[in-house]
Amino acid sequence: MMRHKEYLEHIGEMARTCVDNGKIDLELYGKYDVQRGLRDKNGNGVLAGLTKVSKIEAFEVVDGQKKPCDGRLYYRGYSIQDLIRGEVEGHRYGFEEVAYLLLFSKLPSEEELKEFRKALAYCRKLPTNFTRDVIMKAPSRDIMNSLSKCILTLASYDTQAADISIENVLRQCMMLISTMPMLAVYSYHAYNHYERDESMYIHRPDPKLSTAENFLRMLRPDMKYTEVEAHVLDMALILHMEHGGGNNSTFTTHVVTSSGTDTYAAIASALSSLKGPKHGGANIKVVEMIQDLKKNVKDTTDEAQVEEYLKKLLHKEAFDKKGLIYGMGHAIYSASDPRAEVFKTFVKELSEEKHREKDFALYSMIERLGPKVIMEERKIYKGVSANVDFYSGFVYSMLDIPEELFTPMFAIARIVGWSAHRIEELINVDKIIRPAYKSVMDEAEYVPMEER
Ligand SMILES: CC(=O)SCCNC(=O)CCNC(=O)[C@H](O)C(C)(C)COP(=O)(O)OP(=O)(O)OC[C@H]1O[C@@H](n2cnc3c(N)ncnc32)[C@H](O)[C@@H]1OP(=O)(O)O
Ligand SMILES: O=C([O-])CC(=O)C(=O)O
Repeated sequence: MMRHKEYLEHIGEMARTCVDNGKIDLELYGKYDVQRGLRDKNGNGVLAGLTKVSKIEAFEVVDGQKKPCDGRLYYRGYSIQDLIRGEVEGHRYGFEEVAYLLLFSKLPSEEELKEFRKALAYCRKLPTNFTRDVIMKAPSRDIMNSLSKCILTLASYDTQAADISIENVLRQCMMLISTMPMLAVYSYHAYNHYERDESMYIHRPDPKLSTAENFLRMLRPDMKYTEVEAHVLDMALILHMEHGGGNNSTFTTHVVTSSGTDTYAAIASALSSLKGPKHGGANIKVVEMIQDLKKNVKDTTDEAQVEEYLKKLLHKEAFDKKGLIYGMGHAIYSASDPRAEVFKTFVKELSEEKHREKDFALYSMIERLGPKVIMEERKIYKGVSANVDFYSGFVYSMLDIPEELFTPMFAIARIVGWSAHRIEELINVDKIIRPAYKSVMDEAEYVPMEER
């Protein structure tokens, strides 16, 4: 029988064998014109599909030349700034209205929105004993994994789980959009109780309330929140709802949908993609990175010291040693990410209200220094700026949302985009996505065991 220490040594040795035998000469990617990461040499994504769900702009043509510009994002033709302004000026919660827009390609009338809200409230309930039998079992700090577990298990309660007619998929998507906040918050409470020994409370959602309000109501022991808090959260949800077909989790949705699989499997796959630290998981990484910076930089108001720390990040000498400054950079955006810009308009005010001005000053400094340092140290063809994940964790922390729920917050919003793209794929494509991989292996003659 192998001992544990021996087993670990064996795994270590086999891992080295994997790496040594698994390496592909980098030059071969160039030789066969393989677009690594499905991106060309200038970083532009390979064209993989068409979409009418949203549009992203990061460049404009000036005198026949493509030039980086401030980012623009449109949901079904409407700029996100206009959508946010509409909610703010109308003093209403916008998540449901924008979900309607993304799912049905038009802004709802008052009556249509009322019906849609009622439908969402109707399906905002979990199967009998689901909380006890599924959510409370094997809780984890990784709420994204708990969400996947819950969503895959919901399939066993659905007698039409595998039906991919648009009507059935829409029903499933609306149910998942509606219940995702409950799944996330209850999974957090289960973890908080069983793993951290804290008190547990399960508050039911109130059908009269918006998604943002219900989230805060279910999260907090006293179910209380201020209007400002709920509106800030609502705005954050709108900003995270959708980002084209090519982002990692939405492309995952397209790929998985194209195989004909069910909605539960498709959304669980998208969640698994989103949690990655280069994608939606970056929001928690930003907060952890700044905590690490505070521990290791003597004077966080001193630009030179902060810059030195940022360089250490890039040199893989600080924090998680991955060589990344989290919350910076984007596969598409160049001069700016419009969502980070929107965040910035209210984050200063919120930080004053919450007495977090010092933190805001540090975030602003990193936002200024980060792109400069990255540009100096990396080959960036288009410019680099703060992305949507840079301020979101800070905003959530000011709303007293626990860190474990930062990436799930993203999922609660992005599930709407995934749903719209799943439906778009089913309506329009009906062809399994199957790119090619050039084989560069050598063929080998079989060697009998006794001769190896
Ligand atoms: C919701 C979202 O998904 S938004 C993105 C959230 N992710 C993060 O904040 C993590 C940090 N950022 C990154 O890792 C990257 O900027 C990504 C993954 C978002 C985009 O990466 P790419 O598409 O490769 O960006 P781009 O083509 O501009 O990068 C050029 C080079 O700069 C590097 N770079 C880009 N951003 C960063 C960064 N924040 N820190 C360090 N290096 C960076 C890239 O790794 C790449 O290096 P390489 O050529 O050696 O591979
Ligand atoms: O588009 C991307 O690559 C990343 C993403 O999802 C976003 O920025 O919201």
